[in-house]
Amino acid sequence: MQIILEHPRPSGASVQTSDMPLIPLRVEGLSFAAGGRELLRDISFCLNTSLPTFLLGHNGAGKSLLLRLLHGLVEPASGTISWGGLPVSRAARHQAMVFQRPVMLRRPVLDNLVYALAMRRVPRGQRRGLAMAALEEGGLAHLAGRQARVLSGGEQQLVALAQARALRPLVLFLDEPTASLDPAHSAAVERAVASVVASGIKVIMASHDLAQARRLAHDVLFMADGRLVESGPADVFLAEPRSELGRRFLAGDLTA
Ligand SMILES: Nc1ncnc2c1ncn2[C@@H]1O[C@H](COP(=O)(O)OP(=O)(O)OP(=O)(O)O)[C@@H](O)[C@H]1O
Repeated sequence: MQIILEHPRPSGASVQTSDMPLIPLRVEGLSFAAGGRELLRDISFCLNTSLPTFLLGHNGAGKSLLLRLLHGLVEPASGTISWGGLPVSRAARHQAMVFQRPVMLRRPVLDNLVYALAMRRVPRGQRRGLAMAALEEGGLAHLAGRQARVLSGGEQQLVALAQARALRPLVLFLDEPTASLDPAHSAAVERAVASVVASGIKVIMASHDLAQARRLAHDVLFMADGRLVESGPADVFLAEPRSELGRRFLAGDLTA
């Protein structure tokens, strides 16, 4: 099944698709298996805009796996991924990912960001300046000297976002970044995501939070049981899904 997502951007959006070398993202016939189970099955779609895409679906639908495949953290059993004509191996250096539970090193926050920049081979002399700028941009300068591992979950998630942003990615993958946060920290992370979006970075975010999708998503890939069930503009899916599974998901049916 080939699904093309191509629809007008919301008015006021400043992002130009043509400015984005990794767009369109074309995925064809993607499958992934582990432990003798086929966990993702024959997924095909094309994303043509640099506005935010949400992967929606229940726990275990395959959202995290798809993000990992798109970022090259795991290899598909079959199928192809093309980022504006580039293979994942070349696109990944222009991407960053924030995991559901951020991975922090046992060192101060600023040094975590410096380390991430070093891993991307940013010249040594630029690392601290870029790291500090990213913390300031995220309103987190006051955390620079704090031990990263003792921060709260919400603070760590904001630091992880700032760290990802410091890498100046063209694409940012977010894996349920607000899943275990209280409302105040969820709102802070959402503001940070909105700011990332406004800066022109393509966000691809896994979530099962419909309210969040309504606020942030431009388009939606809805998954169930390792398959892409339907896709399209977020406002259309969230108002009137085409599939029965989509309708049940929106209605809060946990078996969907
Ligand atoms: N490396 C792996 N080996 C075996 N099974 C895996 C592996 N990674 C994921 N799975 C399984 O694949 C299925 C999809 O997992 P995935 O984490 O992608 O779901 P998800 O939609 O992101 O769910 P959640 O919302 O709970 O994070 C699950 O049944 C999971 O247990």
